[in-house]
Amino acid sequence: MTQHAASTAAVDSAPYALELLDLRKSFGKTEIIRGAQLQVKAGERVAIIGPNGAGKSTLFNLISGRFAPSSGEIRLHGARIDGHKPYEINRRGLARSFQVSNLFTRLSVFENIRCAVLWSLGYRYAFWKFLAELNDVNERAEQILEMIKLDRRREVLASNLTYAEARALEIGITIAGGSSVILLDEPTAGMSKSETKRFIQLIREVTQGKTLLTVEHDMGVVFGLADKIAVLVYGEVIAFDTPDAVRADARVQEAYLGSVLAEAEMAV
Ligand SMILES: Nc1ncnc2c1ncn2[C@@H]1O[C@H](COP(=O)(O)OP(=O)(O)OP(=O)(O)O)[C@@H](O)[C@H]1O
Repeated sequence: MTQHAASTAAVDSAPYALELLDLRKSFGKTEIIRGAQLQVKAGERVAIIGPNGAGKSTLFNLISGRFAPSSGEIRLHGARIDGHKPYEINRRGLARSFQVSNLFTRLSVFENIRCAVLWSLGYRYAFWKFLAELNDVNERAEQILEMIKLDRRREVLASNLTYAEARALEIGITIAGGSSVILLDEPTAGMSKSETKRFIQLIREVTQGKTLLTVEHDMGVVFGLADKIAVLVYGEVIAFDTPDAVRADARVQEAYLGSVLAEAEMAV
């Protein structure tokens, strides 16, 4: 079997969209990710929660290729991606949310989405003069605008969007390439309660049928969005289960969730 055929077979038969197998990452002598294990099925929405400094961002940076692991494996649809470059991982179907600060602020909403679609097709910086002719690209961009509910704001410069609209645009850019696995880092951070509620619904809609991983501190978002919760404590996944099961897990209560839920209840 050729290498290509072997990797295609792995992809076709892969039971999981994303797997972390004994994943480790050290900075200097300090091990931050300490044998993390996680197996996410295609189409699952997973929230990664855990105390400050548990390694959630580091885990995202490993999965998206910003950091190379010290050891262990990361598999996307069965094929190893650990240590690959971010753009290679993106080409294989995993997209991580851009931060709002990475929007092209001097371009319109529509142009931002169009750039993301073009980039996903392999175009980089040129081709401006051909843009009007690229009907497929424009159609795809229009579809995404509708999905993120910014079609009426299509001509507005990204710099003039409200905060929540800018975050919706960020999600649109993330899904523009049609990736099947989406990573979102605190997608509702900084939003009001009502904006958050609407945004959870938007995320549910645009990630329908996709595999979603979010890092999240807001328990309302976690319980509103996630099919499963992964609890990361000191670089280890100590629980991975449905929200109800995680809430009832004594170890999770002790290590993390008890104090967070108590705080959330006090804040109400
Ligand atoms: N590039 C780096 N070099 C050295 N140490 C790092 C680096 N990145 C993260 N760390 C350390 O790794 C630990 C985990 O950080 P990380 O940001 O992944 O945690 P987190 O769970 O995302 O925390 P928070 O919820 O506060 O955002 C922290 O002690 C942090 O200082």
